[in-house]
Amino acid sequence: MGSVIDVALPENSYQIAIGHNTLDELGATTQGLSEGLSGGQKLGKLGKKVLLVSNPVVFDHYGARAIASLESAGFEVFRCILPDGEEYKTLATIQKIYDTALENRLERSSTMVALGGGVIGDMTGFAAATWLRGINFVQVPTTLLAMVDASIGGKTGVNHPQGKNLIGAFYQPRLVLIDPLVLQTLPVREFRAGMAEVIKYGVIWDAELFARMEAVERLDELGYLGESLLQDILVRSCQSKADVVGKDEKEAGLRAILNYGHTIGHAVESLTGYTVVIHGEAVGIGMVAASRLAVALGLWDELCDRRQLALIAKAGLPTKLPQGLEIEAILDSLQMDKKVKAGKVRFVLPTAIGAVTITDRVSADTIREVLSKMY
Ligand SMILES: NC(=O)c1ccc[n+]([C@@H]2O[C@H](COP(=O)([O-])OP(=O)(O)OC[C@H]3O[C@@H](n4cnc5c(N)ncnc54)[C@H](O)[C@@H]3O)[C@@H](O)[C@H]2O)c1
Ligand SMILES: O=C(O)C(=O)C[C@@H](O)[C@H](O)[C@H](O)COP(=O)(O)O
Ligand SMILES: [Zn+2]
Repeated sequence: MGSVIDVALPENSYQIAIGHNTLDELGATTQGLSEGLSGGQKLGKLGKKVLLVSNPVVFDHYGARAIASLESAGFEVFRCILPDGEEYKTLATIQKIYDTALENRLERSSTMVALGGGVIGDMTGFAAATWLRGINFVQVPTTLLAMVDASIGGKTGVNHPQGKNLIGAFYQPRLVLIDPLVLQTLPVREFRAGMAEVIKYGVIWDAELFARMEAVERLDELGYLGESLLQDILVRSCQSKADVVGKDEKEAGLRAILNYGHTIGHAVESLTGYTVVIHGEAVGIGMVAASRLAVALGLWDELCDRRQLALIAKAGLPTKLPQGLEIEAILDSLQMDKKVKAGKVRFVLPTAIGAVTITDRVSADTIREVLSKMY
């Protein structure tokens, strides 16, 4: 398995390299950024210092290999191990990265490497964007969700207690290095969460990927996928994200489609304290809600709604709202969504498998009606 996908941007283009054991090539590939062209620009020589940011779980599995690879390519490696969990995706945790950067005198030419899932990637990216006003940044995603989505496209940042990802910056990595073999240690719940974002691409952009997933019997464990479907899922999802981000890097318009399922999803995630429902699960629930809103508005039909629901359920994801979560609280929380424009909540709603539209014409009563049937 080996593929390279270009993320072509006006400035700061980069590549996503997917392949077995690429983790052991982290040092050489990062070093290669100094020598070769990156996005049509010569980066100049990368400094020797690398700050590897991870969490205890991922570091125990893969930290030694990442460090060995970086050191054998001549880098001097420092580490910053952050606590594990979405509840630590905060400014207070970012401070620990800054402290380690200061302690080890990271310079403008230094590099931060994120080794972990989307939580580590989003925080490391934000620290890299802001330390000395921006240093080099490499993504080594270790969850399915981070491989297909979070590591690509440059959305970095942290949560505010009142809302998801409210603090952040667009800051692109120089490289995304994906080693699918690390998925073998990923807990099954996290694998399923990643499948939610994969299904998202099928609905918003890639009808062929949707059909490919419909055609298999099981999608709820890595072991059922097989080499060829996993390869398709990784490559097609990364390509979809690269296509969309390449057309609209900073979400002036089109990129908002990547937020499909996230409007209700983010509300569910933040109202349950970022721990009860994990991001991918919340996106799955949010896609079910968005689909029902689309049916209510006559944008797509019941059959499409059932096909999407079947795929989400086949991936072992929840399709109902958590008991006890109040609809009025969800409605309030929607006001925090970053897509709100002139006070109006905008939804990404499906119109066909592979196509969506963005609309602010969803009334609070329609939302109430749809959500009331999701317990
Ligand atoms: N920037 C973006 O474009 C973007 C896109 C999607 C999601 N996100 C963000 O990503 C976050 C969710 O990321 P996530 O789903 O990767 O969760 P996560 O980063 O919390 O990782 C999930 C869990 O898996 C563990 N883990 C990671 N890799 C492992 C491995 N290979 N083996 C064993 N355990 C492993 C982690 O320690 C953690 O406990 C959310 O904060 C979400 O907002 C960002
Ligand atoms: O990359 C994007 O753009 C996305 O919307 C991808 C989402 O999967 C991701 O969860 C993102 O962080 C949500 O963005 P936000 O701007 O709503 O915080
Ligand atoms: Zn997401």
